[in-house]
Amino acid sequence: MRASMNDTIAAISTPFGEGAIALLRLSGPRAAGIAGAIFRGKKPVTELVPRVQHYGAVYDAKKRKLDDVLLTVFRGPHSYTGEDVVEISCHGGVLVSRRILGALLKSGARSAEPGEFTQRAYLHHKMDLTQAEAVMDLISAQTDLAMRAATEQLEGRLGECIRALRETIIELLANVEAYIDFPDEDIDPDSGVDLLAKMDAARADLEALLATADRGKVLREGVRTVIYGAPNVGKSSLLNLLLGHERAIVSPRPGTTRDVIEETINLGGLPIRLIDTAGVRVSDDELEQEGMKRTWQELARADLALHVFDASEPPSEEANGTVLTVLNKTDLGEHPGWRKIDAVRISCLKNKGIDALTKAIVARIAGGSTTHRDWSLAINARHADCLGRARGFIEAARGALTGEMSPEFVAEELRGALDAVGDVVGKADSEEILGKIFSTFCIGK
Ligand SMILES: Nc1nc2c(c(=O)[nH]1)N(C=O)[C@@H](CNc1ccc(C(=O)N[C@@H](CCC(=O)O)C(=O)O)cc1)CN2
Ligand SMILES: Nc1nc2c(ncn2[C@@H]2O[C@H](COP(=O)(O)OP(=O)(O)OP(=O)(O)O)[C@@H](O)[C@H]2O)c(=O)[nH]1
Ligand SMILES: [Mg+2]
Repeated sequence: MRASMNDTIAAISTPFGEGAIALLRLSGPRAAGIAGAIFRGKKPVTELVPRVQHYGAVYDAKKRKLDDVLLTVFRGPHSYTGEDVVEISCHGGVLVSRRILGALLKSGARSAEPGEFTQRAYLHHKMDLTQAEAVMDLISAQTDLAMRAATEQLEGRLGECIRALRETIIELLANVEAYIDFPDEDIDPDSGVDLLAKMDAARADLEALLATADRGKVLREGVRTVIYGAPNVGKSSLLNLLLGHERAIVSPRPGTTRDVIEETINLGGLPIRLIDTAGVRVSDDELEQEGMKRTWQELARADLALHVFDASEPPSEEANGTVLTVLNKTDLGEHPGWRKIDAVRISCLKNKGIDALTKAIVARIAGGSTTHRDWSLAINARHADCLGRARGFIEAARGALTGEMSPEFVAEELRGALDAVGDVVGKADSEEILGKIFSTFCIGK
């Protein structure tokens, strides 16, 4: 359970560590009073012009000066959270900001929980749930495409799609409910055809949104790309080459890599999580066996697998559909057995074929496009869950209608769909869901 909204919360909103400046935020009914207890400037905090920075100093309970600061007052509802907010920028430094936070807590503020500022913004209707989620997506975005998608969602683009969809369903519901008001009437065939067409349109909109879930996963979690194959074929060399620095140990001795090595790279805006693994072969060595066990575990969780082979050796295994076959060491000449095999041919030693390889990787990810337009709408797993439920209700409503059931049944299913769609933007509040969303945020956001 979240603590009361009447509390005034405080947190350091900038990352832990040394920096030029650090920012503290206070939000809640007593924000100005609490800040006033530790701040001395030209005027009392309660009399400061809002949204303008004011110079002054902050003091601890023993009247010892802590720092020179700039302080800004926001009066609710004209603030990020919609409540009274005070921001204090102090000298960046672990101790300075922590002491100021301590002074604020002593004066009556409570430490903010992760995401609590943004949760309050949501609860005060400054943003919907998709926008609150976008705040965190934006903070954790690793590539340009991910950042753009988060920005569009923060601007309310997904929220607008959801509201349009709700309108369609509300209209449908109104049409159906009109029949309920006249108990003797069944839905006449003409209206039935019309309702069916509207339901199919709603379902198509749902499908279109649901189809962006794969992209959402790619942008938010990256593509788990496992590099695997026999020992010594050049897996670690490939990781290093794609990464641009010598991250993994490379040696002519087979069985060099034991631990799983993971690094993220950016291919055309797509976050690719490259995972280098221990070479797979029959071995009595316990350490090597443990390494291989981890290789299999990684493969089981992979979104994409790059099976690397040595071009100078004869082909051993067949590549299957989820695997991209990479033929390395082409500088040593290609064994004739490879001639008819579809593979990306590279040489890590000569830095050849890498462009073709990165293109082949991108082509296998969520439709292969890297244009902003195709990636700007990308729902997350929670949205997909809500929309999937909504689709189920729409299908049930359709079934009730075509099965000539009474209008009440159709209406009941449509109300289910409406609620499920509404959950995406947060129509049906539940402590549990909010807790789950905001607990993944950083403190001070
Ligand atoms: N110093 C600081 N920088 C920040 C934030 C912040 O809270 N503080 N933000 C936090 O994430 C982001 C900016 N988001 C914000 C959103 C709304 C308002 C705000 O005061 N809104 C008022 C007034 C709007 C207006 O003047 O048009 C409002 O909505 O009524 C402030 C910051 C990024 N930078
Ligand atoms: N000729 C040639 N040698 C290469 C090429 N790529 C890698 N090598 C060499 O092959 C050897 C093995 O490379 P690694 O990258 O360590 O191979 P690995 O697949 O990671 O090996 P394990 O970790 O033991 O499974 C090293 O001596 C590399 O320099 C290439 O394109 N051409
Ligand atoms: Mg290796």
